[in-house]
Amino acid sequence: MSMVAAFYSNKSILITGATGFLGKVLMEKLFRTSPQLKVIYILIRPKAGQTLQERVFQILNSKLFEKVKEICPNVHEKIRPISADLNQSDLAISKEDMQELLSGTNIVFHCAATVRFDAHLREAVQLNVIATQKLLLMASQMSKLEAFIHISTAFSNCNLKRIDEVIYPCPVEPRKIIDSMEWLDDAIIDEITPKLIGDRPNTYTYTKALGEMVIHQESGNLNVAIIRPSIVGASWQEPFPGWIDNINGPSGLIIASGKGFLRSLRATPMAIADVIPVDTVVNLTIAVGWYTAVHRPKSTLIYHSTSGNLNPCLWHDMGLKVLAAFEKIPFERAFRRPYVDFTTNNFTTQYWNAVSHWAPAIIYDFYLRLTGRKPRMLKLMNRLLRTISMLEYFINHSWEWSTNNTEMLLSELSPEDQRVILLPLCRPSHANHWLEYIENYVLGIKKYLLKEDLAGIPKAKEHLRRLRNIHYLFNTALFLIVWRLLIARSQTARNVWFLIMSFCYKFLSYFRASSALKV
Ligand SMILES: CCCCCCCCCCCCCCCCCCCC(=O)SCCNC(=O)CCNC(=O)[C@H](O)C(C)(C)COP(=O)(O)OP(=O)(O)OC[C@H]1O[C@@H](n2cnc3c(N)ncnc32)[C@H](O)[C@@H]1OP(=O)(O)O
Ligand SMILES: NC(=O)C1=CN([C@@H]2O[C@H](COP(=O)(O)OP(=O)(O)OC[C@H]3O[C@@H](n4cnc5c(N)ncnc54)[C@H](OP(=O)(O)O)[C@@H]3O)[C@@H](O)[C@H]2O)C=CC1
Repeated sequence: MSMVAAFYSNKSILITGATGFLGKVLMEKLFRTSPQLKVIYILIRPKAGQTLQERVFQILNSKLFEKVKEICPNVHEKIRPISADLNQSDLAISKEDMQELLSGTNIVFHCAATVRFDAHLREAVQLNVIATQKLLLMASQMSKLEAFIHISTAFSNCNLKRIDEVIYPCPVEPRKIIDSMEWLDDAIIDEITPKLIGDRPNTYTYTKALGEMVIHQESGNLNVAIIRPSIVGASWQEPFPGWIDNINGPSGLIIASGKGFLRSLRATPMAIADVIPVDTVVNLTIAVGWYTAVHRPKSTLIYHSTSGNLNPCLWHDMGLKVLAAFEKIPFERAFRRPYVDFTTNNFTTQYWNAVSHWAPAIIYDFYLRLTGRKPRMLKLMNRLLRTISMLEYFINHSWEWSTNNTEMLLSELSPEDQRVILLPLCRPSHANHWLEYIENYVLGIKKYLLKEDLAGIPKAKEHLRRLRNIHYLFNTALFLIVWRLLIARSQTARNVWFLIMSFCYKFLSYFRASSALKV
């Protein structure tokens, strides 16, 4: 057994955000590689009419946990759901549960956060800052705690171009922000939000930076580490390639382009697409938990989990690879053929929005009305454009992240650990890794998110061929109509038309004459 995997045997682990994208993959990998671990406590809230047990049952019965259930058949006994709401000032944990957590927990992985870019500042501060502060306080009372691992984001300091594995100070102290949230009303918070977030694009990145600062200032003697992943995408290898279950980050836009809704995107083609597979992030997280507990570094170490410095892939290349993947793995019932123009300025963006997004939506809605159905495409397009406007910042900037601590950690691992734990971290040093990754990503979206049957691929390809023919027909018809109108109204257009026709006639006559001579 690998040294890192062995470390987690008999440990009691607390995970927040275990129902989220990253948390689920973390829990799966821990169970799969360290089936001897004692228990995983998960802080979880009842949601959408489901009890805690129902939520856990749903996770364990998902495709993600299939391998785990073979390796660790009693996995359900090792998960201990704890009712909690990190939005409540006391985290809403019962006294008995709190007692159990304080006396039993060895390692904390704090993954919970609001990742919404449009979250109100109060909500984002509550979850990304105050809850972190509360968890630190709780952790300081845990008698057996060995390490507290906080998941932040590589974009917490996205206002900088080069980002090192250090904590950068915030202009306004987190404690002042936390205090002010108690007495300021929503309208005033709305007014000061742009000033507070400054040159960051949203409340998410701002509050994640505040969260790091809180860790820095309030972790006391705790053994703490921070992990900063960049754009987390589908899994590379584990538990199987292409696993994905939410539309955050690139996934939603890949769906929108594969379904033919997204046809142009304001993006900087030469900017780096710093996507990192979820299993790579999770493997680093597990290794950091081990290193922090065993080596007890003197200061809080920050680890960047990014890809751009190891094997950069540009948005332009990523776009081409996504399009190439759609050729092999098309999505069903596409609205238009997948194709995306990268635009670089306001004018072309507006132009392509009008031509490629609004016009087809209006025409389609008109067709729906004519056939007695409810129009819906324009509404959908507008929501998509709003989403794009939220994500645009990240496709139009490049960052340089240093990865010294991550490299150091790699070198500390035994060869066995590098193989077992850090397998997907082995650098995608070859561009083909991206192609393979993107193909699996698109396949994963099709299978796990869209729940489309792979047997339907030939039919989906046939549908795309039909769309291509409709596209050609439509363009030809449009050209002929415009041309006909021009000829009717303009002498110059008529002259050009006759010139072209006489050239064609001469060419055909010459062709016929020369073929007759050959005979
Ligand atoms: C040539 C081919 C090119 C192919 C494309 C290439 C890929 C380019 C991808 C570029 C992506 C860049 C992504 C950058 C991400 C930076 C990550 C920073 C890392 C982190 O630390 S945070 C984790 C990431 N967090 C997020 O991604 C959250 C973003 N989402 C939001 O904040 C909200 O969802 C949003 C966008 C404000 C919308 O909110 P709202 O309208 O209130 O409602 P919903 O959330 O319920 O969603 C409404 C509607 O939008 C659809 N949706 C949501 N998210 C996405 C998405 N990422 N992409 C596409 N569509 C999305 C959702 O399905 C809903 O649609 P309906 O039709 O059901 O209404
Ligand atoms: N995904 C990405 O691209 C990136 C993510 N990160 C970071 O990784 C971490 C995990 O992100 P990810 O898994 O993608 O996010 P998700 O949105 O998928 O998961 C968020 C988790 O937090 C939980 N949560 C939210 N609010 C509460 C609450 N009030 N009480 C209890 N739990 C709550 C959610 O629970 P519930 O199911 O009940 O909603 C869910 O389990 C975050 O810290 C994020 O900042 C960093 C970089 C990139």
